[in-house]
Amino acid sequence: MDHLADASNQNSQPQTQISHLALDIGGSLIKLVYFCRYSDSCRDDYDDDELRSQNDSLCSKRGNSRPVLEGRLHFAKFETSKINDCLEFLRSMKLRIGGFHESTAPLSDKIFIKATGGGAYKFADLFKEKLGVSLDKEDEMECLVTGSNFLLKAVHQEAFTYLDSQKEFVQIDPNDLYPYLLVNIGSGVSMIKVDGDGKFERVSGTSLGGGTFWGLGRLLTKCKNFDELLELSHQGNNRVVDMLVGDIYGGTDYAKFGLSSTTIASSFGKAISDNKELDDYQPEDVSRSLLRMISNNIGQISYLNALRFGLKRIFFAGFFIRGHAYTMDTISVAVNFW
Ligand SMILES: Nc1ncnc2c1ncn2[C@@H]1O[C@H](COP(=O)(O)OP(=O)(O)O)[C@@H](O)[C@H]1O
Ligand SMILES: CC(C)(COP(=O)(O)O)[C@@H](O)C(=O)NCCC(=O)O
Repeated sequence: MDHLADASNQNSQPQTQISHLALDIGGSLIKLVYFCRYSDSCRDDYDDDELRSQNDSLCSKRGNSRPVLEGRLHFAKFETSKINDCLEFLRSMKLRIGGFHESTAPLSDKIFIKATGGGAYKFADLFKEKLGVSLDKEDEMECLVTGSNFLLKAVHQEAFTYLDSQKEFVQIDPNDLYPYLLVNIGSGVSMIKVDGDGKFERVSGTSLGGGTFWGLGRLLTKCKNFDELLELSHQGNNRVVDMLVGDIYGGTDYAKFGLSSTTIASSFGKAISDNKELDDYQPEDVSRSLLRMISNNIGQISYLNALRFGLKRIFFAGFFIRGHAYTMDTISVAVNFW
């Protein structure tokens, strides 16, 4: 889900027949996936020749007699606070679509959309009122675990490790996948021990997650959106804001306990010792410090939970990560540090 298009910025509307639409309405973002059957316009949509040929061969090489739907999955996202843009987008898709009709239901209840996340409950009435559709709710943890198991088993090069800017794909043996810890970093963070298909338990979590980075970052830096905040963090230096072990120990390590002088002793701790106001700090330094604080905390709690249950593998997921190198590096460092 790294490359979800921001549908609110898309001028072109889907022109082909849509089937199978599903939504995940989280605390921060609405994620939307729909299947678009091939037509000429849909095929022309490909800007990636390799992807086009992979999809084409997927459809044509199946030698069995099962009907094969020829088409393509589309992904889109909206900020949850802009739910009305999402409703407008869905309206523009003309929801008279194969795949949503329940022939036994009364006319007004005929159209269903699969939906998960807290918003499937919160906005159910709004969908009914504005679009005349009912949300067919699925539990978000169940969806998450089912999706994760599927991807890890079925998709080659789905999971990877990341440390010191080195990305290495992990070969998953489907017979040696369980148990594992799934850490989903969304608005908040859920930590789930997965023991098998449909066998899982939410063992921990933290409210310091993606929503915290975005929310607190917005308050502290006045950034308008998440991408701007993330971009700022690339340019910043957290040492201006964070109190390091060396700041406390006069530039030296606290070697006896394995703490180097550059280890963060206290996130944002330097801000207490200066006679500076918020405006005196550079937003990029604040953003970097915030990203490190949250990523470190998640990495640490994840590691401790893996230890608690004797789990040898932790998979990190959720839209907070988005393939962002510094976020992944910080999480890895935190896991390895502990
Ligand atoms: N373009 C973006 N807009 C908003 N948040 C983003 C964006 N990209 C990444 N994020 C991060 O992803 C988090 C949401 O992750 P997600 O897995 O979608 O959670 P939820 O289901 O709670 O909305 C946000 O809180 C934010 O930290
Ligand atoms: C409540 C949630 C499951 C909702 O999922 P989300 O929309 O954040 O993806 C999640 O935010 C969460 O697990 N929060 C952490 C709560 C805690 O354990 O402190």
